Amino acid sequence: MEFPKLTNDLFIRSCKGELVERVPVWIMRQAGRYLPEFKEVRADTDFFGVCKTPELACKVTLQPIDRYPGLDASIIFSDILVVPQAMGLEVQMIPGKGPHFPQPLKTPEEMSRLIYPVDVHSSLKYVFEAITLTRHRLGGRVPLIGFTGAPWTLMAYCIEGGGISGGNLNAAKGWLYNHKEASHKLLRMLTDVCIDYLVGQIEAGAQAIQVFDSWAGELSPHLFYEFAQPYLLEIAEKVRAKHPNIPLILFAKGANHALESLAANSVYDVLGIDWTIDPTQARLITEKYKKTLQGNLDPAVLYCPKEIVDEQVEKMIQGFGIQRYIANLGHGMQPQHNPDSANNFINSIHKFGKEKK
Ligand SMILES: Cc1c2[nH]c(c1CCC(=O)O)Cc1[nH]c(c(CCC(=O)O)c1C)Cc1[nH]c(c(CCC(=O)O)c1C)Cc1[nH]c(c(C)c1CCC(=O)O)C2
Repeated sequence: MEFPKLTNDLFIRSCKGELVERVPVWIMRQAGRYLPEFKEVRADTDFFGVCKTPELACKVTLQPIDRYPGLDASIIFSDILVVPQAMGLEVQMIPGKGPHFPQPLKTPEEMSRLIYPVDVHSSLKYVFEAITLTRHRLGGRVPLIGFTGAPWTLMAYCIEGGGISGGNLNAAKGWLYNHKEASHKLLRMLTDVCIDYLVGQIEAGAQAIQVFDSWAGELSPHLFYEFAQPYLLEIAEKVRAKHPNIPLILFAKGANHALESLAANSVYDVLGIDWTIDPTQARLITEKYKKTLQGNLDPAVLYCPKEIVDEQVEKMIQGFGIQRYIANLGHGMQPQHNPDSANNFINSIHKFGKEKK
């Protein structure tokens, strides 16, 4: 496919560990309800309606890029839960509450309800079309990131059926303890779909990939090493084998205990971290593996005045350094954030993220 030439490749270079003149920056959930222009689109169309209409998904992907010229990457507007949908589970997005599965998987026997294998080119075609369209409309301004949820995080939703934030994942973890074999079977299915889905996104035009393991931190190290890490490694290896040049990012939120193991054993180019680990310590742990790190400002800082944002960003960058570092929050923008706060963050990164002469 022919796309406009990329004019800002700072993010891609940093992913690959190449020398940069400035720290690249993007923000998880940079398109979302903190933006009035996003709410305007959502006023007419429900959440998955936006995801499933390439024209609208493209439009909201570009909103933060148009509003904040300082951003160095875009991320396709979608949701990790389109994968369980493609596997036949109904998922609703309830305003003010989040995702809801009317019929989650209650027992291993219910896995027979799942569609598998999945032909991603038919059931997730709308994502691929949104990516191709967005690549054109970006006009090469910044690269476009594609993404998937990680197998464990998707499994957690399929079983819990939503309401995870503030919950305890007892049902999903119950499978890991009581139904080991069925758990591996479900994770196997999800992994296979994730791999085809990511390869499809790259072939549609995604220039980098991020895997979100948002609930990795709920697992004990023992469970993480048995049920999460092997599948995370496999995804990266298989996607890499097909597309050796596409940077791969893993954000295993809360799994700081696994940072060294992920750095030592995985082919991800970039490891994302949340704010519960100190940048200096994360560097120390991963230094010899030559990984790029991404993160990790506490989103709560964005509720503070810009002087405080400057102070916290400066400290963060001192910890990470300029090279092999991609600035981001330690999680996503929140609906209550002021749009100016994203601007403050981006400006601070530009201000403190340059190599001192
Ligand atoms: C766990 C998870 C989900 N979805 C996603 C994750 C992993 C990242 C993370 O840990 O936050 C991934 C995701 N979801 C969304 C994006 C868009 C791209 C971007 O970062 O700009 C991405 C990358 C849009 C969204 N996904 C969702 C919204 C808000 C829904 C709306 O518009 O009504 C957006 C903009 C809904 C969603 N989707 C999900 C939840 C828990 C919620 C509700 C949370 C909330 O209400 O803020 C599942």
